Amino acid sequence: MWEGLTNLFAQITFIDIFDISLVAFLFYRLTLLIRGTRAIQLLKGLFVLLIAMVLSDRMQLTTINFLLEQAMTVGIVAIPIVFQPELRRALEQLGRGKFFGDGLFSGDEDRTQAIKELKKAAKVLQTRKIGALIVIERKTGLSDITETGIQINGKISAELIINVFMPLSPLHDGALVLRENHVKAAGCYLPLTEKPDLSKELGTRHRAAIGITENSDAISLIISEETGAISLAEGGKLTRYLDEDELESLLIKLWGGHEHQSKSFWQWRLGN
Ligand SMILES: Nc1ncnc2c1ncn2[C@@H]1O[C@H](COP(=O)(O)OP(=O)(O)OP(=O)(O)O)[C@@H](O)[C@H]1O
Repeated sequence: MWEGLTNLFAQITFIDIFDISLVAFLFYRLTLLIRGTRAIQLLKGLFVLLIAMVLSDRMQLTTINFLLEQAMTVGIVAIPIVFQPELRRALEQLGRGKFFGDGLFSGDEDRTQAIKELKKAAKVLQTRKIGALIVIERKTGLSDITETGIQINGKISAELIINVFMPLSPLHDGALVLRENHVKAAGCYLPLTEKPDLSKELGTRHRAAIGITENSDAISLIISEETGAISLAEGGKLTRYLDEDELESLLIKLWGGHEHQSKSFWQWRLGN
């Protein structure tokens, strides 16, 4: 047996290692795209079906095995339909060259600017006590969520955010979703948390904000209509009563960017 294994390893070439690493990386990026979306439930369902199929085959349960095989075929046909948002997103990212990662020169400055705009918007919304709910997408794709709202695809600016949440704006109800440094969609519907121990003061806006962070790695920012309080949710936990500077620091920590506009290493090296 040892001899067989040694022979097998001796046959592995650099190309094979490269091939396997590439496939592993592609799977990893695909997992990031579908993590936290409804598509993951379909995959789990297919996995359970597969196990049941193998077991029924081993136990020679012919009829149940036949039925499971038919169900599996339907499940496989359903894959491109259910995964349609993720597939579209993967192709979009491929087209923009972002599927393979953010790269060395990714927009750190853009992120810093986006955080400044969010801070400015939060301050104005707080002062005027205008309720707002903003979700920041990170690694988990939120296409399921953005498709429940109105697509915007605009650059992040305080003016745009404030405008969306103005009480008479047709988009003020629901959540605004940010993807990378863009306002992706407004008026989106989020899943509500089912936590029983939340404070009674927290209504559906805060419940929705927490809910999305339980279902994905997104961050959500809430401005209370009643009190003007700024809160931030991440991983199902809510941090309340933030001031604008605390909000900026937390966003930098969780989303990227930097506090002071200093030259990055690459700008310094390239001398601009
Ligand atoms: N599932 C949801 N997805 C997105 N937005 C939601 C959802 N549920 C409620 N909202 C938003 O929350 C608003 C209602 O907020 P509500 O007053 O119930 O919450 P709250 O947590 O008490 O917030 P506030 O302190 O601002 O009053 C709705 O008008 C809507 O804009």
